[in-house]
Amino acid sequence: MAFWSSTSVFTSKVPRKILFMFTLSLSVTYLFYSLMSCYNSLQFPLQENYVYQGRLVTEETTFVTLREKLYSATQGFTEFTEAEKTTAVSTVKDHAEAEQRTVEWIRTQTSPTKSAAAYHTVALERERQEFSTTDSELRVNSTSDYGEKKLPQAIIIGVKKGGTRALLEALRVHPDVRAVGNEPHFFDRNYEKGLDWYRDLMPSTLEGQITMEKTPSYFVTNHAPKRIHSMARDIKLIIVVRNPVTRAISDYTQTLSKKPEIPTFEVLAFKNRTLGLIDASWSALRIGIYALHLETWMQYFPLSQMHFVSGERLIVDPAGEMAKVQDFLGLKRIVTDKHFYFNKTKGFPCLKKPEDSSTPRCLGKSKGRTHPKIDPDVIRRLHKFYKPFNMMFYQMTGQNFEWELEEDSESRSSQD
Ligand SMILES: Nc1ncnc2c1ncn2[C@@H]1O[C@H](COP(=O)(O)OS(=O)(=O)O)[C@@H](OP(=O)(O)O)[C@H]1O
Repeated sequence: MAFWSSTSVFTSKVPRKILFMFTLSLSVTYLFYSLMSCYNSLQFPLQENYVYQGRLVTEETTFVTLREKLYSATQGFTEFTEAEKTTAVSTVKDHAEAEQRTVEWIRTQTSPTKSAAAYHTVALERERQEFSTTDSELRVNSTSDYGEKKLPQAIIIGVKKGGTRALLEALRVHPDVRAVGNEPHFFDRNYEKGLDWYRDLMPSTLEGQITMEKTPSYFVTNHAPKRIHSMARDIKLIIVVRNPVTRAISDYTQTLSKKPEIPTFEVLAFKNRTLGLIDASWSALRIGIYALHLETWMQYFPLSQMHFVSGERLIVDPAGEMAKVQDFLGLKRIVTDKHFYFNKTKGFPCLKKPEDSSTPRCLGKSKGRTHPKIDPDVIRRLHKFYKPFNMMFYQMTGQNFEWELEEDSESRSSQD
C-alpha cells in the first residue's frame, strides 16, 4: 500500500514526457547493441567455435591475450586429440628450434657435406634459374631505365606456394607497377647488405609508379616485420593465402621435384603416426599456421595496411582478385578479365599475349605442378589440425576463406 502510494506520487511528480524519453532511449540502446551483435555474427558465422572471440586490435595487451588464447585454443577445441594439442602448443614453443631443425633437415637431405651457407647459395642459384624462366617469359611491361630507383612501397610478403608469382606477374601488366623479378630475400637473408643494396635491386620508376617486390618467406620470418617497419612504416603488405593443407602438399611437391629421395609426405607429416602426433615443426606444415605468423605482423602494422588475396580465387577468378589488389594499392583498375584466358593444357589462367611481345604467357613448369596422391586419412587429420588456426585467422582478418568447405567436399567425394 505504502509502495503503491509512493509510486503514484513519483509518477504524478515526474512528467510523463520524461518517462517516455527515458524508455525510448533505453529501447534505442538495446536495439543498437542487438544490431551490433547481429552484424558480428553475420560477419563471423563460425565464431561460437572460436576460443578467441574478439576482433584483433593493435594493442600490446591484446596480443598477449591472443597468444594465451592461441595456446588455449588447443584445449578449447573438442575436435582436437590430446596428441594434436601437444603438437599445436609445441609448435609455438619450439619455433626457434623448428627453424634450426628445418635447416638441419634440408642440409642433411640435400648434401651432407655442404654447410648451411653453401646450401643457401645453391638454393639461391636454383631460385634464380627457376625464376629466369618465368621472368623472361612474363615480362610484359617493358623495362625502362628512366626515373629513379626507389625502395618498395608495397611488398608481397607471402605465403610460399600461395600463388605469389602469379599475382606479381599479373600486377606487372599494370603500367603503374614496376617490380623486381627475382626474390630479393633482403629482410631474411641479405639484411646486412644494407638498404642501398636493396634499393639498387629495384627497377627505376617514374612519378606515380609503384615499386614492388615479392619474397614469400618474409611472412614466416620473425624479424621481417620489425625490419620492414623501420624501412617504411606506411608500406602496403600483400599476403596470398591458400588452404594450408594444399599449400603444404605443394611445398612438399617442390622439394620432391629437387630431391626425389626424400621420405613420403605422410612420413614427414607425423612425429608419431600411430599416436596421431603431427609434426608441426616441419616447415611445410608450420608455414600454414597463418594466425601465428600474422600475429607478429600485427604488432607492427595495422590491418588496413595488409591485403589478403585468396590463392584459390586467384586461380578461378584472377580478374576479381586483381580488382581488389589494384584498389588496395590505389591503382586504376587496368588489369581486368581482358588480360586473362584459361589455358587448358596448363590448367591455369594465363596472361594474354601483349601486343608488343611474342613471349609465352603462362607461368613456368615450377608453377602448377601435379601433386602426389596423399593418404586421405592424413589429409583429414591435417584439416582437423589446422581448423582452429584457420578460424582464428578468419577472425583476425575479417575474411572467411572457406577452406573448411573444401574439406567437406573432399570428404564427400571420397565417400562416393
Ligand atoms: N596462373 C597461375 N599459373 C600457375 N600457377 C598458379 C597460377 N595461379 C596460382 N597458381 C599457384 O601458384 C602456386 C605457386 O605459388 P608461388 O608462386 O607463391 O610459389 S613460390 O613460393 O614462389 O615458389 C602453384 O602451386 P602448385 O600448383 O602447387 O605448383 C599454383 O597452384
